Amino acid sequence: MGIIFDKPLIGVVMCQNFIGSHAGQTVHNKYLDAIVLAGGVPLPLPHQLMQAPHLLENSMTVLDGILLTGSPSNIEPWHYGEDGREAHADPARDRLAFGLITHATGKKMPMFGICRGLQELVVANGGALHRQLHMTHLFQEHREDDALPLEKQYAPVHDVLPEVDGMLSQLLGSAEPFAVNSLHGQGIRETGPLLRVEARAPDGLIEAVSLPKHPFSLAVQWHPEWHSDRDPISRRLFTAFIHAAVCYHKEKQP
Ligand SMILES: N[C@@H](CCC(=O)NCCCC(=O)O)C(=O)O
Repeated sequence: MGIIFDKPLIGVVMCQNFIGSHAGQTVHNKYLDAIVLAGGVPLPLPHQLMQAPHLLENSMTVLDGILLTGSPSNIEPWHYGEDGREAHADPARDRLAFGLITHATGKKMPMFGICRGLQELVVANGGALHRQLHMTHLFQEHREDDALPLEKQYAPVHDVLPEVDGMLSQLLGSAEPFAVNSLHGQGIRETGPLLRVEARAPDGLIEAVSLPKHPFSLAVQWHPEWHSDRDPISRRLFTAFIHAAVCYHKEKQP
């Protein structure tokens, strides 16, 4: 197959949405811009890839990495053994995200999860979520105030404390705490048997995990794509992700 990009091709999960009265799928520019800035080529992936056998598997042969984006929708709770429904669900996104995680894990394809993407990686690996963090009375407020302007919604509001000798602290060259934004109502309750905790908030909530024995499979609860051009830590996360995708691309070539 001819090389159509001299840069790694990164599959980006989209969200079910309405565009006017029409059902559609969307992804924020901030995710696409962060991939381009770090040297990758973003390819938004439609939920329809799950509608035919092997469509996803065949499509992944041209990808070099997967970005699991954030979303205001919540994973359907039956995926982690709970009853009930979510008022804002996106079942087709769930199906695609879990399909991508399964294939990328088997292929050791780089994955980077953000917010809902962290929750998807955890649930895909047998973990579970707190469905309403604020109702547990165990944690500080992690939701944004959506009445505020975006600059304030995505402003840093708490520190995260990287685990010493973890993948994140090694990637950053430091285990010193750093400030992050926070725009989520759900959170990690259990990581499942395989994932490694990479960082926690001061209240103990897990804020980052990684999949061991995988070249790059990192997921964070905050939003490093927000102003990734001006935040050094965000730049380093995306640069490491794209570097891992370049290595994957080279290794998969015949
Ligand atoms: N719905 C989940 C995940 C929250 C999340 O991803 N928020 C970001 C949405 C907008 C964006 O992509 O920037 C939860 O509430 O925990």
